[in-house]
Amino acid sequence: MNQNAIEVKGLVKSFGKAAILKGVNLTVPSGTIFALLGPNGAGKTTLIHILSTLTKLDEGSVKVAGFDVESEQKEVKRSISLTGQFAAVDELLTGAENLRMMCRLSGLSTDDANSRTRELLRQFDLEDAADKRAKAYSGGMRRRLDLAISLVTHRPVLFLDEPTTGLDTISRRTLWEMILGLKQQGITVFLTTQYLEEADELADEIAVIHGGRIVASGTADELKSRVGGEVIELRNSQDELIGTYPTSGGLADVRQVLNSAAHAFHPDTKITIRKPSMDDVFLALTSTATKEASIS
Ligand SMILES: Nc1ncnc2c1ncn2[C@@H]1O[C@H](COP(=O)(O)OP(=O)(O)OP(=O)(O)O)[C@@H](O)[C@H]1O
Repeated sequence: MNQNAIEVKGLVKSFGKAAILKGVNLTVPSGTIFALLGPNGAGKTTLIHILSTLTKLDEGSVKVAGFDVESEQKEVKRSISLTGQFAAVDELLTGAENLRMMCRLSGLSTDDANSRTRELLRQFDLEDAADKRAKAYSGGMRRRLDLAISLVTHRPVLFLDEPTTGLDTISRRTLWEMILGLKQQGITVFLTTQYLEEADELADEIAVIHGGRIVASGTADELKSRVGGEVIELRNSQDELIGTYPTSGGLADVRQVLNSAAHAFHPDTKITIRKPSMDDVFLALTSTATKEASIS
């Protein structure tokens, strides 16, 4: 494969009069994990659909695995796996039948299909539910089955649209390990998420999408350094949040923040110090983007 698994240049997409993507540029080197972070409605799914040839672009150019998504659709489709918010699961089949069917459709022999099915059921903690129809699965189980199905074949580029939404902590961690394992095999993973923690754990590079544009990109550490190392939260006696202050986490900085805030709050005010959340990063990045846009 090319050095870059994904190249997006000047991507523009509207639905009717609503401009969803307003000139997106990004590059994902082969064999890396890339996370696209953004709130609901930011255009993450639209971008994944364009990258996987499900939705047509209006302007710009997009290459996946070295192939153009417009003129080389078939080649792109053969190079990618996709799992998303729509499930590839057949509800009338059991979990095991779903997996076996996908294994057979992707060309595995009966024996190989059976052993891959067993392996995936084990990896996604679905062994006990293997013979239950998928329609009886909980949301989390369906999600795991959907993800297992997308991993039946090993394609060079894997798209995961909010892969851990609906998963419990253990399944989420299991999935993260699997995704990191796929990277070890040289697979490029492009995932969307609303969770900084997920991007932090997995991604070599993160891009934040807001208002149809990539407003920041970099490693998790680079993004977090924009909001400081720790966030101080102040709460009143009813445990209501009354103030949030980004700090470096260093003693001098924390002391300065507390000294400057002390006079404004009741002596019973409670203090918590925590790591920046996606909300903090996102708020800092989007307010910077808005300020930059109004200056230029
Ligand atoms: N086929 C469509 N026709 C019209 N509008 C659409 C279509 N698909 C998406 N949109 C709109 O485009 C915007 C971006 O949606 P998209 O699903 O890409 O966002 P998202 O970042 O993936 O959000 P979420 O995290 O909620 O899935 C939304 O306002 C949505 O209503």
